[in-house]
Amino acid sequence: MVAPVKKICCIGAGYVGGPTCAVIALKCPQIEVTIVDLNKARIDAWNSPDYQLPIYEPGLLEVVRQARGRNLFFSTDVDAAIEAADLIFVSVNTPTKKSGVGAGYAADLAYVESATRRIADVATRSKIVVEKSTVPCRTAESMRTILEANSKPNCRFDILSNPEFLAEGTAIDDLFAPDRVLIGSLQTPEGVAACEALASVYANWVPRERILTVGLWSSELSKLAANAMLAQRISSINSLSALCENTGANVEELAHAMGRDTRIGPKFLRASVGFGGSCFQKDILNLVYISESVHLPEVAAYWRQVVEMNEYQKHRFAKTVVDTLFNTITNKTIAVLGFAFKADTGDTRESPAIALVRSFLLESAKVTIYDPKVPHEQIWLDLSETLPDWPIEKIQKSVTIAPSALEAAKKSEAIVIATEWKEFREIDWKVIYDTMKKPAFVFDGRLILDAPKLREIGFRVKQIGRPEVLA
Ligand SMILES: NC(=O)C1=CN([C@@H]2O[C@H](COP(=O)(O)OP(=O)(O)OC[C@H]3O[C@@H](n4cnc5c(N)ncnc54)[C@H](O)[C@@H]3O)[C@@H](O)[C@H]2O)C=CC1
Ligand SMILES: O=C(O)[C@H]1O[C@H](OP(=O)(O)OP(=O)(O)OC[C@H]2O[C@@H](n3ccc(=O)[nH]c3=O)[C@H](O)[C@@H]2O)[C@H](O)[C@@H](O)[C@@H]1O
Repeated sequence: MVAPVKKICCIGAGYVGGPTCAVIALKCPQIEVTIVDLNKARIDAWNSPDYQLPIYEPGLLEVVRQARGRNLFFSTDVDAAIEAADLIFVSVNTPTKKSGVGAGYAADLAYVESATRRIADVATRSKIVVEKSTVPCRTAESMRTILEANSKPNCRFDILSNPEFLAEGTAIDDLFAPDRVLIGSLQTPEGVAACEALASVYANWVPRERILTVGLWSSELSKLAANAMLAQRISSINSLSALCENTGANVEELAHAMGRDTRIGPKFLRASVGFGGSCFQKDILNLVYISESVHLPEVAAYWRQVVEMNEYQKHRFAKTVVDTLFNTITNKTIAVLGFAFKADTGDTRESPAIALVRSFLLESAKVTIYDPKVPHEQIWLDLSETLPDWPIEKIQKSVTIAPSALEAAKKSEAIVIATEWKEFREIDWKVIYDTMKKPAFVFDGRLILDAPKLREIGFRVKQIGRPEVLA
């Protein structure tokens, strides 16, 4: 019999730790869940009386409203939460290394290591430690070595891998009804027992047949592999979108025709201006690094190409804008609609919009930006980071953040759809047209607009993967 988990601590109150453990608290009222973070501002936001949560995610507010203060707590007291817990999720960031060995490719495990060392220093009794962060294969071994070398007598740690597969924007739905929950453990009696303890937590709402238990290393590598496969589909369809634009084929018809083959399936075949988000690129580069580390250069090159195709797609789209606007956008105003990396999130990490705005600014254009969820400070921060040689005053001379799509579009030469926000489909495009300079161009990087209707209004429209000549 495995002792039931009564207290959970989650280290890291970010996009994964927050929603994941809030849902565990909601679904398991008998378990006390404390989510901790070193970032006080973030914890204060999670605790804010008016529920101004630090991340926007549909449905999250309702979950937090129901569970916070009942059996869900947010705190900066990391040590107290570690000490009290039976099971600890490590859900800290694992960004790509910026310097040193593996810079630009390898995952920076400094945060995972410091959280692990904290657990070893603080814990006075045995605990289950769960890797929730996405980590390179065999990270659990390093964690075990650190924990065993620093633990107190009579303290044993069982390490599990439990990667997270939620996507931003649908996180709550994904967590309520996951395709699968993956748990990796050592195949020892203790490892299997720890695995069962965690599986029992999920079994409060996830059907048992969806809880997959595998070896530790398979679990760690499966997460990187899943993201690589998903991103590879996008780069594949995006490579085909370039072919479509040059052959008269239509990428949506192509995706539809391919997707009807049940072996291929219809999902993740939406051509776009490129994939963004904090993980796809980072995790593929990590896979490339691992492949090179084990002397598999062909495997590394194969996966690197997925990222290169993504860069190509962003560059290709920006170039189309310049080419179409009579080969110069100097002093022209481009309205960029959407700045988040996808709809229904305020997250801008690796957003293709950043690369587009950067290209336009380097071409001396004026840019107006509208996004319904991204905070203005975040946009300034992202632009400063992508143009490190430009003082913020210079950026702010060329960029305006608008309060609505209509305001952004006023007196502009062109509109660029960078994020597939639903509201962009529902805009009164006739009103927008009337406020713009003529000829008025629309570049749809997300295939969300009704191009024939826009052409009827008078717009000249270009869409990713569609061959239409300009009206
Ligand atoms: N964002 C996403 O949709 C997904 C992310 N992942 C993975 O989950 C992990 C976390 O990602 P996010 O939640 O997006 O990152 P995030 O950056 O939003 O959150 C991580 C949090 O950990 C905190 N932290 C770092 N070191 C700490 C320490 N020693 N003690 C206490 N707090 C500490 C940071 O202050 C930060 O608030 C990454 O490995 C990522 O690859 C996996 C699936 C989905
Ligand atoms: O490890 C992670 O962080 C997560 O990464 C992705 O989730 P996320 O990045 O939040 O969002 P996605 O829906 O996968 O979209 C990623 C990017 O690809 C783009 N995309 C997606 C699908 C598509 O068909 N075409 C396309 O261009 C999106 O616009 C977005 O920029 C995966 O879908 C999750 O399973 C995974 O847990």
